[in-house]
Amino acid sequence: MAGPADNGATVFAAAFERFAEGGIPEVADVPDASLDLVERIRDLVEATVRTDVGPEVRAEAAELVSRAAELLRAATHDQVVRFARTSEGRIDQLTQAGSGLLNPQAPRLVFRETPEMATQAFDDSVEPRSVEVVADCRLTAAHSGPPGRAHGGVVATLLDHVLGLATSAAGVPGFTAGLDVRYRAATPYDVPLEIRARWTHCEGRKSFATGEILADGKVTAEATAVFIAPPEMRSLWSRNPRSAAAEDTVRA
Ligand SMILES: CCCCCCCC(=O)SCCNC(=O)CCNC(=O)[C@H](O)C(C)(C)COP(=O)(O)OP(=O)(O)OC[C@H]1O[C@@H](n2cnc3c(N)ncnc32)[C@H](O)[C@@H]1OP(=O)(O)O
Repeated sequence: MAGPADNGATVFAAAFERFAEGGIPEVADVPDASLDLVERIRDLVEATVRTDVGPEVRAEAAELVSRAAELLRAATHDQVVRFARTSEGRIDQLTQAGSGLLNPQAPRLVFRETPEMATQAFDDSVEPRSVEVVADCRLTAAHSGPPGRAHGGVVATLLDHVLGLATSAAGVPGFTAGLDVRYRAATPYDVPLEIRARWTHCEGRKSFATGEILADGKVTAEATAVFIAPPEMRSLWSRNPRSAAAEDTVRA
């Protein structure tokens, strides 16, 4: 299993190998039952936050939830990393906390147009391309901070994720090294939010992006971020997804 020390490089290397061999399943093949489970757990979390039932009903619900956890633990993965291919050929990590389809803790973040994974990643002879990435999200009471507004950390998560995807779409992805969020107004929950981001430029290994969250057409938060890929990730990324086999898989 990959430890923190290897920067996830082992996991990515294995994923890229499987990607090139066409061995990564499609997002569309994720069973409905898996998606349904995630939605129900999200509903459960929201119901838990909103509930006003007494201790006896809570105790009964706790029993049921324990039983559900027991059922799910009957078979587990060694690594909580599940890669899948989107219809646009991008690799998605389904259990990540930013938008992971199989992670009920992730906000319901839906990309309007999921950008392709840039196959020219880290090819110094190819200019990164700035793509506007747009996502929709509706936070719930489970994401609240002060009364009536979303928690600042959740707002930062949305921005981190969408800005990160914008650098991937540009072909210069990395890990978040810095995220500067300006909270301009309350970000509400239970209403549609729009999150927009775009890669702006690179300085050496550093890849910069900006983005904002809008509610009812007004900016509630904006961010700038710097993403950095460690050298071993850069060489992995540029070697594997650009291989002819991987490009064929992307276009299939
Ligand atoms: C597709 C889905 C999108 C997902 C988006 C979500 C992304 C995430 O959540 S990533 C997870 C959270 N982030 C992390 O775990 C990152 C933890 N940090 C690290 O792994 C490392 O510090 C890492 C990889 C960022 C940089 O390490 P390393 O490669 O050793 O960089 P290092 O040699 O220290 O610095 C490289 C350059 O960047 C600069 N730099 C480093 N940190 C920063 C920073 N925070 N801000 C600005 N510049 C920085 C350095 O000054 C140096 O600049 P120069 O080359 O001009 O001297």
